[in-house]
Amino acid sequence: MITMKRVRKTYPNGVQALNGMNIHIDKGEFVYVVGPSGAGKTTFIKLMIRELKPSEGLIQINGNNLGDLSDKQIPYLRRKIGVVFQDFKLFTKLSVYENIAFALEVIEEEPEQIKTKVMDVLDIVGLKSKARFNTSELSGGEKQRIAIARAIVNQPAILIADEPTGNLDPETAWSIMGTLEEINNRGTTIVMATHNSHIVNTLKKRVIAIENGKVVRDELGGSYGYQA
Ligand SMILES: Nc1ncnc2c1ncn2[C@@H]1O[C@H](COP(=O)(O)OP(=O)(O)OP(=O)(O)O)[C@@H](O)[C@H]1O
Repeated sequence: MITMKRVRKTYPNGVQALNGMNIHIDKGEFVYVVGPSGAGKTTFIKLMIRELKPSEGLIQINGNNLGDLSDKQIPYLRRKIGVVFQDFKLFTKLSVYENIAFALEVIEEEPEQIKTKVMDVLDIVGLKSKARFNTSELSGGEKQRIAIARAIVNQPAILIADEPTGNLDPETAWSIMGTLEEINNRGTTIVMATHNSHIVNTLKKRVIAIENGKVVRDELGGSYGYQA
């Protein structure tokens, strides 16, 4: 499903963020990506969603080599991969409903399908009653649920989450984990970069640790392994 072979990424300023990454993640897995600040986690994520191109190496998503993708094909890749970020990245002037509908409008979904799909994902994240609210009227946890709903509305095979609980209090962070587990149980592969040692050590999953742009540990049911 996700394969990286000998991937290197050097930024224009000469920083080598990834330094020979090899990784394979299968369909349906839930994987934590951990590592010290500056280890290369966000760079790894940006390469998977083709926000960045590798300097060297092979990246395959669902058998497609990202290196062969033209810029025009990127929206099709983004249908297979949903992304959520620590800071939610919602459109603050739009309602909850409009934020999610937007992800369908850009791929020219049939208008009558949009309402059904938006309400279905709002149901999954437990926020159907807030469809007409403005995003500024939501709590942090609710904002993250809406960001997750938007990321999964195209039914992507993979959901990538970069520090999804980073801005949330512990209780809210746990409820977001419940939502992510439910999405994973429906068959979506989840890759989550995190600094949350408590979550990683309690809700055991495969743990991939990155240091200096390389995988240094890859364990099923692994622990966080760094000072919190
Ligand atoms: N746009 C950029 N230009 C130059 N260097 C960058 C850029 N983005 C990241 N870096 C550098 O690349 C390295 C990896 O950064 P990255 O953001 O991938 O780490 P990270 O593991 O996600 O860190 P954190 O846990 O602090 O978010 C760091 O040395 C960082 O300073």
